Amino acid sequence: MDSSRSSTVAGDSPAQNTPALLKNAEFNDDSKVPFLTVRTFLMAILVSMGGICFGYDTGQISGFLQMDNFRYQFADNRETLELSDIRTGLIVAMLSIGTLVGALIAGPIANNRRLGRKYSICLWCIIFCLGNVFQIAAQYPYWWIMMMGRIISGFSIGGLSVMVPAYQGESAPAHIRGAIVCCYQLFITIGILIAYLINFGCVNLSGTPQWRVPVGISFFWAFVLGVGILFFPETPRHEFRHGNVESATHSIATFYGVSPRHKVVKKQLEEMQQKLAIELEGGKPSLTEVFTGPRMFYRTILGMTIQALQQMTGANFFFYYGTTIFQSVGLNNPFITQIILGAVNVVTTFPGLYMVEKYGRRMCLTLGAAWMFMCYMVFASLGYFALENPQGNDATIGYVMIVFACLFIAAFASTWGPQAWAVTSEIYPSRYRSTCIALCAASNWLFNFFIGFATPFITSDIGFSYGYLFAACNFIAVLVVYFFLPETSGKSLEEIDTMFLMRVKPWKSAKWVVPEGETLSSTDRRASEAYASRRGSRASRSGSRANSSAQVRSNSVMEKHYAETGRAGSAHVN
Ligand SMILES: OC[C@H]1O[C@](O)(CO)[C@@H](O)[C@@H]1O
Repeated sequence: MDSSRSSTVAGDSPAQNTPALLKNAEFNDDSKVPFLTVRTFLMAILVSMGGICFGYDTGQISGFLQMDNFRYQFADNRETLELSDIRTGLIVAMLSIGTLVGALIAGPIANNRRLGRKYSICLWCIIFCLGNVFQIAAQYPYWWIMMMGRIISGFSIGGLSVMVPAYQGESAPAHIRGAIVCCYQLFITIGILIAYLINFGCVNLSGTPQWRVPVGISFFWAFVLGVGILFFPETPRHEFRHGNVESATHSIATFYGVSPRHKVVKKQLEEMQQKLAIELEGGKPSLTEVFTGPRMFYRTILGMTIQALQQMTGANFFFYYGTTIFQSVGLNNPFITQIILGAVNVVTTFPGLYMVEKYGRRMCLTLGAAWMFMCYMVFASLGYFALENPQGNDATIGYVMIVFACLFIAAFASTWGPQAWAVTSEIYPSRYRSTCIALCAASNWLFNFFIGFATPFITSDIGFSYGYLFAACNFIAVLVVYFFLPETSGKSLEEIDTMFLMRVKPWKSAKWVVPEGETLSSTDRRASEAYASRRGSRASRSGSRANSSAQVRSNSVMEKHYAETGRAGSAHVN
């Protein structure tokens, strides 16, 4: 189980331990830091199971609608197996509404001292299983129980879409953080593909098992994640913020694969301490601060925009409506179509895990969006000028369009698909991280819903020229990344925060390092004093603070915090 929690700390309270923990003499191990340990690899895989829950549930439903027994149970008319549009819509789309709500409440829940990131993941897994119970129990005439089940599963998928990147982003070693968070998307794509394959296998089953088998199988993902996470520590950032310095130390050491007295552990602890000291001076965080805090408006809007654009790239257009395109070249089996698209999606996500660290987020996201822009321009033009034109050579054009659809998916899967999740887990300070990731995930879900809902209406209206809309969004995505998103690869979460506070130009950010002779505290303090004086009312307060020594101030604030959390009975590591 979680060894860090059971370790003992010499001394009475974390307040007394903090300074000692950070003394030079104690961190004398400077052996080589492993690139990736088995434990961290397992964490990446296990926590990403949240992605399987997501992908599996979204992939499942389109297959269900083709299954006779599913239609028989939930049809408006049992003779003709007809499901009305409204009933279909409610069963399919309610998952997205659930996810939106789940994502929004996940942030505040994860900030709870006891639940934290780790136990809230368990909680969301339990809710996922509950949703499955409803889905399996539903039968004629209670179609709405199926809908309820999907809403409840949706809560959980939304909650996990916040907690997975939050847990991975806060725990992973800085040099492979991007790749680890990208595993989440990899598992979403694997989940979609598994769902397609299982549906394909179950469609010919007779009787009620037809759709209950796929739902039953999904208990397994949630069970593995919910139980498996108990064997991993809480994230270092969550522990540290709640005064559990010793647990934070062990958590960093575990994920870096080094001893708790390693220099890299010290660097992380120091950075967390410097950040926390400054944060605590600001008092208790309030919800509005995700927009009003230092550089927070910029960052919150940026993260939400990145996630909205991830959907507006138009990837789901192919996943939801790919079948229709493939039919134009005679591939009429929708299950096969989905399996082809799903497989391209999975396979091409792998290079993304490598590229995100090798070339950095900015390069991948800009080139990825440019590539998708090009694919959509070709795709929409062929569809609009050739396919919708009666003289067009449908078969050849159809094949070329499929090639471009696959090239598009390859670009999405290796760049925007996974990396949108990575960057939104990195650009926020600890104080607001889970709440901001929640807003970003909610933005993803909202646009996901919007595309799923609006696409059939718009395509029937303007046909393939709809593709130009996605092309335009991809063009906007290039500009947003180039002008607004700083490079986060290789930097600690604390350095990334400082980089934002210092208003480093995004296009110059790849080379940015903390200025020589400065620490994160000193740069942050300069930045926050500048911020305060811009905001007028706080100017005099920060002005007078500026006279005293930053270090003394930081220590006393920290000790007060640890004394308080200690008194609350929580900060002791026992
Ligand atoms: O990041 C999640 C998004 O990626 C996809 O799974 C495609 O790979 C979409 O269906 C989903 O909206």
